[in-house]
Amino acid sequence: MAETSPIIASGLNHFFGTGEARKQAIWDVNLEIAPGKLTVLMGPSGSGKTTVLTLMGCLREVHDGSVRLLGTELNGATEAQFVALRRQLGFIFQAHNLHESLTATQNVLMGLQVHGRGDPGKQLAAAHHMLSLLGLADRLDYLPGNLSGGQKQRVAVARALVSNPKVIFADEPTAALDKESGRTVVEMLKALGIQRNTTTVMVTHDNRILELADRIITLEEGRVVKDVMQSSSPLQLVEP
Ligand SMILES: Nc1ncnc2c1ncn2[C@@H]1O[C@H](COP(=O)(O)OP(=O)(O)OP(=O)(O)O)[C@@H](O)[C@H]1O
Repeated sequence: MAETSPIIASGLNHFFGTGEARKQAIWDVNLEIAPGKLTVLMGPSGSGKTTVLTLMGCLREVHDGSVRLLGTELNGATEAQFVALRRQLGFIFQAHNLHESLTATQNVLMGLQVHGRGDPGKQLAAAHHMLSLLGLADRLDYLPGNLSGGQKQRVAVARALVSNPKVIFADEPTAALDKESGRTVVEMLKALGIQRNTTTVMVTHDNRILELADRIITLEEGRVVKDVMQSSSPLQLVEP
């Protein structure tokens, strides 16, 4: 049997504002996202990329149409269902949102502790392992203030990935990074798809990393106007 899609949006519409100010931002979006793949949402500013991402990622309520995320319908889901779902998700944003008073390791541990599971020794080992995979083995005890922009973003990525989420939602994760750091981050996401079947949906304007995407969906004025599958590019896999 074919593996179920982790995300299925059907007849998805979204409106902002009320009364005369009510404006439709998303129009009849129908998307089925494949497991273990890196899917990119592109399009001009204001085309609805972030709105679609946040609707799929339980960060915005679905009112009109359907999103099934990991088998749960989001339109009308209960708070308990959202809590259970969010435990299986990872988020990466353009602004890294690290705690400035915590070290790199402590920031990554936050990604595990919000899930409230695991023994402390194993959690510490997992945090160190994830930071090492992202090339930060010699920065474990640094405060964010002493890290470069690229290093901070990699700490944020480690924090999102350390809990081994099933789906990762990333909004412009490479926007503030130089080419090499941006590529490292996206290669890591792609490697996770191959190694752990993690599904990533990523909004980006960054043409430098598009070749790594398995699929590129283009939005314009709230509608899907282009949807292209790409054959896998060669990737230097990071050791798990
Ligand atoms: N909170 C909001 N209130 C009212 N309108 C909004 C809100 N958020 C987004 N919009 C509108 O919805 C449309 C889609 O916005 P969205 O942020 O999803 O686009 P985007 O493609 O992610 O843009 P960008 O690349 O600039 O981030 C735009 O017309 C925007 O002005």
